[in-house]
Amino acid sequence: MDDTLYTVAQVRAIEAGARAQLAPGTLMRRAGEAAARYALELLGGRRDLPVLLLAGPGNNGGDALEMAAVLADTGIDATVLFPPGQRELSEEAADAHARARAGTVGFIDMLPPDGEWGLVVDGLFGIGLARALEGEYRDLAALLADMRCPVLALDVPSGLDADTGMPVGPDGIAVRATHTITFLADKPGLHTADGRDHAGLVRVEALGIDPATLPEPAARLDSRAVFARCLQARRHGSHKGSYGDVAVIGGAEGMLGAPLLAARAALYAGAGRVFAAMLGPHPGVDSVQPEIMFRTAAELAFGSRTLVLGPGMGGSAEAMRLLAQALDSTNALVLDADALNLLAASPELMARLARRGAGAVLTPHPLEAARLLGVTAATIQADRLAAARSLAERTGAVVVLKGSGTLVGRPDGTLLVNPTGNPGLATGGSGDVLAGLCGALLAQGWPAWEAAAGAVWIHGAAADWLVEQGIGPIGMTAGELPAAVRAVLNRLVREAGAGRP
Ligand SMILES: NC(=O)C1=CN([C@@H]2O[C@H](COP(=O)(O)OP(=O)(O)OC[C@H]3O[C@@H](n4cnc5c(N)ncnc54)[C@H](OP(=O)(O)O)[C@@H]3O)[C@@H](O)[C@H]2O)[C@H](O)CC1
Ligand SMILES: [K+]
Repeated sequence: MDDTLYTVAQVRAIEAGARAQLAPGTLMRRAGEAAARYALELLGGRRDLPVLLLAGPGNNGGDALEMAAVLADTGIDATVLFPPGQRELSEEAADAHARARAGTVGFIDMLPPDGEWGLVVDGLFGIGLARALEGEYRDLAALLADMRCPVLALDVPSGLDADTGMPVGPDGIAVRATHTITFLADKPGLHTADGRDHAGLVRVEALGIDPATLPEPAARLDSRAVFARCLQARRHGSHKGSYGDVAVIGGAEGMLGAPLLAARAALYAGAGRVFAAMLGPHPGVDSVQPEIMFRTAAELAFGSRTLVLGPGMGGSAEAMRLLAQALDSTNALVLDADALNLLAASPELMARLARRGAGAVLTPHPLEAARLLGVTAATIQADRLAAARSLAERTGAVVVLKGSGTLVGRPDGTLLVNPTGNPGLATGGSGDVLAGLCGALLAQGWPAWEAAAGAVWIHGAAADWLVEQGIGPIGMTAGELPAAVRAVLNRLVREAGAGRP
């Protein structure tokens, strides 16, 4: 499965290289034919359903015109809405326009109010979008949101920034498509920030370009391939020590829930022993999960344990001391929540983190990332890939930038975009579960990169598994995730058939 993601600039270069090898208009014809094939799939092979295609002023519009001509040739009632006053079309788009006009394609210049369509195609703008949608284009984009039929976006949902996954602003809007067929290569903006909500199901159509000729991608989609080598079946000849210890450090006064969720997640994700090292008063036992061993944070010996710092840790002097002690250790670390806020407040601790070298994974949400980088959360969200890269480089750690289309970045600039998960994860405590899960994988010997990529992928897949069981996304609770994580992790190991005992 091709997991590569390319920026708009890279796609432009790929396109230029391809066009130089091909007769004019070849790529557009291939795009129109591929999109028409996909449309027929979405129509369930039916040819009696009318298709509406919105064509914009550029080559994205050209793709739509090409597609309309191909659909009409198969007997489909294709109607193109071609807003009047379009600027001069490119040569290839003009050719596509002529082909559409020569066939049975209908042309309208405004949307009939009560049109019933089998499919609507968004061919307004692609990677040439230069500013926020305005006027009639904005109105059309808004209208598509109310369509009861599938909406197929060509290349990029119009209005969306293909690099960042945010609507091109200020105050921009973007088409909400149910499906997107993206050309030449996949793009990060279709999978992160608001991208998933606008692109729907993404299909990549390479237009005949040889993947071997493509440059190094800007990012890749996270997948089990990234961490497959770590999926090891358990040997009979093993004991709890074989699977490492996790110590969750947190739980200041009145904040016990977060460390408990993290500790339970570590247990269900296979850590051999799990300790909950609390800063505040604690019950001494988790009656739901008596396997978790409670300690006061002060008495915890780090040993060689994987340390998960932050869940409910608060910002006390003791919390700061424990963080400093952990940074000075060579233990594998997961820093989450309050540990990240303490880090953001101390350049000295940031410097110790950058120096330490041993495996560390940071799991900020956008606001925590903003504090660490000294910017606003809006700045982070405006270009999540840049933020994840910058934070990984600055801290020398593996960084998980949470949110829709969670990113995993490492100091050398390598980036992953996670495709699993759903809005059920937008619930209190799901971040604590992710931190504990990541700690468990580190404790079982997964290197920081694979542990972060695996934790993020499994965390999302666990939420998807719960939805498949009819749980959520509305009302999904963080407490339901650990058992789902366990189910997904064991399925992955079985399917990998790795390292049979
Ligand atoms: N060329 C190929 O080999 C292939 C192209 N493909 C398709 O082409 C688009 C990219 O085409 P391009 O023309 O570069 O860009 P767009 O079609 O996205 O639109 C650009 C035109 O729209 C104008 N524009 C930009 N933003 C706005 C806006 N907010 N409101 C109004 N008009 C806007 C822009 O002109 P300006 O000078 O006004 O900026 C352009 O006229 C690509 O996405 C593919 O769909 C296929 O990949 C096949 C190969
Ligand atoms: K489009």
